[in-house]
Amino acid sequence: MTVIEVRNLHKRYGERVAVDGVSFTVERGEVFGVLGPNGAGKTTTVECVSGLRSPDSGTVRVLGSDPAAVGSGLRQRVGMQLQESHLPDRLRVGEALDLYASCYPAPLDPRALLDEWGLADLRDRPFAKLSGGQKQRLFIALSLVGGPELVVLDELTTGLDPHARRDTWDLVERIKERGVTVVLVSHFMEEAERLCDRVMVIDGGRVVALDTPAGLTARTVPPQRIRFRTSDPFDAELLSGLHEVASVTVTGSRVEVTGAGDLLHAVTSVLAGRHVVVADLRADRPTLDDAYVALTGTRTP
Ligand SMILES: Nc1ncnc2c1ncn2[C@@H]1O[C@H](COP(=O)(O)OP(=O)(O)OP(=O)(O)O)[C@@H](O)[C@H]1O
Repeated sequence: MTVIEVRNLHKRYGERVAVDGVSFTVERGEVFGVLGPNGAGKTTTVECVSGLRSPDSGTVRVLGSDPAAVGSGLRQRVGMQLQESHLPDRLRVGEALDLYASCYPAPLDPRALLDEWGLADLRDRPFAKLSGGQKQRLFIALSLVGGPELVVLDELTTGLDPHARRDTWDLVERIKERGVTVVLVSHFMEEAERLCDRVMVIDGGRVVALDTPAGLTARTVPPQRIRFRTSDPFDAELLSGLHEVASVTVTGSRVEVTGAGDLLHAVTSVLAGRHVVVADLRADRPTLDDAYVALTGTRTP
């Protein structure tokens, strides 16, 4: 079942075009990544999906309704964690969950959520005294308290240290296990590669790619690359006949092989069989980060 359907979305702020004809669909249970450089239009797109902004043109349907329409009932069915979310400094963790729960007709049990998201020990701690990772944990719990079918997480792990970021990824995986559809706006390719079923890359307000992380990597970036050195002159024909190999370049003692499939195994088997002694063997497998750089010309943090 399609949870989000966006067709030809346009949004400008004065003269500035933020979103310029974006279309995509998200299916139930997916973790859908929205990636792109600063100012690409990611937040504007998810704000239109969440009903926080109205598009200038195009159609947005979320769970079959127009999120910008008054009385769509989507507020109960969509959870949001906004970029740079904040709560009053003195509001305690338990109070925040109770407060949010009171806004929904059939909320989840705040106590159960505190336990489930590892917040029970922090129940009486004021918001200002939480670490970055604890705050994000709280925001995730708050986005789930209404029992949503869809959650939108905008730059959930920006500003977290690598350890807290990985903890937060586990939380997102647990949201997915509950069958909740997730839209994840991210700057981190490693995060998208690990969590997302599909990713959409936006640049300059337009979709430049939409695929699985593996599909995007496979069709966007150069094939795998293996590099090594040999002390004896190297005969490129030793490897060029292998069906995994696309090219062999010999420059002095340096050899570079590109290709696909199980390239490393194929190459090292031939080298071992021919008793070729190599040094400094390195294999570079393309990542989503490489694909992102190829698509947008920018590097991620
Ligand atoms: N309220 C606003 N008023 C004017 N311009 C805006 C407003 N919000 C966003 N913009 C502009 O619209 C463009 C898209 O912004 P948006 O926040 O959607 O991008 P983003 O991809 O989420 O960026 P970031 O990764 O930096 O959060 C940018 O050029 C931004 O400066």
